[in-house]
Amino acid sequence: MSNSKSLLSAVASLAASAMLIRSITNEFIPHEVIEFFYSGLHNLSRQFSTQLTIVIEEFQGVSKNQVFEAAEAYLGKKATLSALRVKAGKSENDKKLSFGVDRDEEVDDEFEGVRVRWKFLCVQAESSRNRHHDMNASLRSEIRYYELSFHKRHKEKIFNSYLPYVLDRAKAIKQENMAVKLHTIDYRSYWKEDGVKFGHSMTFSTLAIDAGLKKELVNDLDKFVKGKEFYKKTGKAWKRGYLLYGPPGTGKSSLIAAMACYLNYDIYDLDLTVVGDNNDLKNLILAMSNRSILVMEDIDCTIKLQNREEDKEAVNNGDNKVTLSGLLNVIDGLWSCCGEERIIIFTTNHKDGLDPALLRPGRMDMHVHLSYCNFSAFEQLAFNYLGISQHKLFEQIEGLLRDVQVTPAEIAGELIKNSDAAGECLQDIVTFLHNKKILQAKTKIDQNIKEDHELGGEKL
Ligand SMILES: Nc1ncnc2c1ncn2[C@@H]1O[C@H](COP(=O)(O)OP(=O)(O)OP(=O)(O)O)[C@@H](O)[C@H]1O
Repeated sequence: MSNSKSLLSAVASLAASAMLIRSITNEFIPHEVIEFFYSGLHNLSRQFSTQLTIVIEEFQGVSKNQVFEAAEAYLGKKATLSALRVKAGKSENDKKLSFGVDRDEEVDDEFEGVRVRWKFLCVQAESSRNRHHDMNASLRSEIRYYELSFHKRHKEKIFNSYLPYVLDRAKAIKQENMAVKLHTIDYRSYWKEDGVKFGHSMTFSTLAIDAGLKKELVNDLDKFVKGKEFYKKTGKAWKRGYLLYGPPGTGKSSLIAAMACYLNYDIYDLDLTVVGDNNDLKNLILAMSNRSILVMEDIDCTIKLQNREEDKEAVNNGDNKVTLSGLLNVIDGLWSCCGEERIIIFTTNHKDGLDPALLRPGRMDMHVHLSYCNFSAFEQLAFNYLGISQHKLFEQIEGLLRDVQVTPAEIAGELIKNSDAAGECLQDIVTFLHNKKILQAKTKIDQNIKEDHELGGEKL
């Protein structure tokens, strides 16, 4: 007790002496001398300080500072790990919650063994009124900025590697959180502004295609996305082309939706019949964003593409149409080098109807045949619609699927009719497949008879 009393009186007398010294100094020592003393002290402490701090303000003049925006996105998730107060929010175009650092909060990070500390700060705009270069500052009520501190000896690494890494990561984080959009063109051959939120819920887990093909496609996409260095090294444009072909209802559009959801890429749906000419086509390609999928559906029937000779004729005749060479330029000509991380998909029901120039090796990187429903695709559909992985009727259905040509769309149509009662539904599918088998056998016989007749007619 007496100890704490004497400690208190010591602190009190120390404080009183400090105040006395301060008032004596203020009164008797000239202001300039005090300033000189303080700045000397400041310089001395700077010389001994091992820390370097980078200040990253929200605005650079009138425009937003991209490093500030990147820090906001990059630190969001990290803030949930170490900060004591975290901001959370979600806009209509976000897929999930996003987080942010609250004011005066600190976030620690580590990069290649270097520890750094971020701090988010806000000051009233009045305090920076004398910053003439920032015209906008007076219009804003506060100046927001990050301070990034680290040991001086890591200066080079932070400037040359860490900050570029933060910019890259932030870009990826923003893109991951953005809902996929579908872009279509308007009557003037421009992409409609903003696009619409792509509501398709097809994913690779619900897509009913052969399991082996599915795996191959996912691996191919993974390799493409991670291929930045490979494309740079080989001097190739960072793009990939897929030709999806197969009968109607085998899942070409569904596969495109699954790819877009998997990669989180926007889809640009290009209807060539609406595009005025090659020049319009070129402008549309230039206006697409990176990390996107350009889709041209039913390429064989939306437009009649002239071959190279006819191209010239079309141009001479002033025909305002997209020509085959215009299209080939998008695939592997000069226009194809615009942008990066882009996928081009053509779909067709009749691969044979396509111009051989489009099919030449190397033109479309992967030709994907989507065919009739096999048992592995059926199992996926049964799981999607009925929530079951096995049933006593599966064996019978497997046998029937070997003999019957039926599309996944047809099976999906049957499954949806009675999805509450799995047993009844599967029984209906057996009947459906039986009937289809009989019908297909009858059609085949009729066809044979017809061909025999035609042959007989020719002989006569
Ligand atoms: N492989 C599949 N996996 C899951 N569902 C499928 C599949 N194929 C078709 N479907 C179902 O059938 C519907 C129509 O299929 P989709 O539009 O993908 O076929 P498509 O091959 O693109 O047809 P088209 O050639 O007529 O454009 C889909 O909305 C989906 O419900």
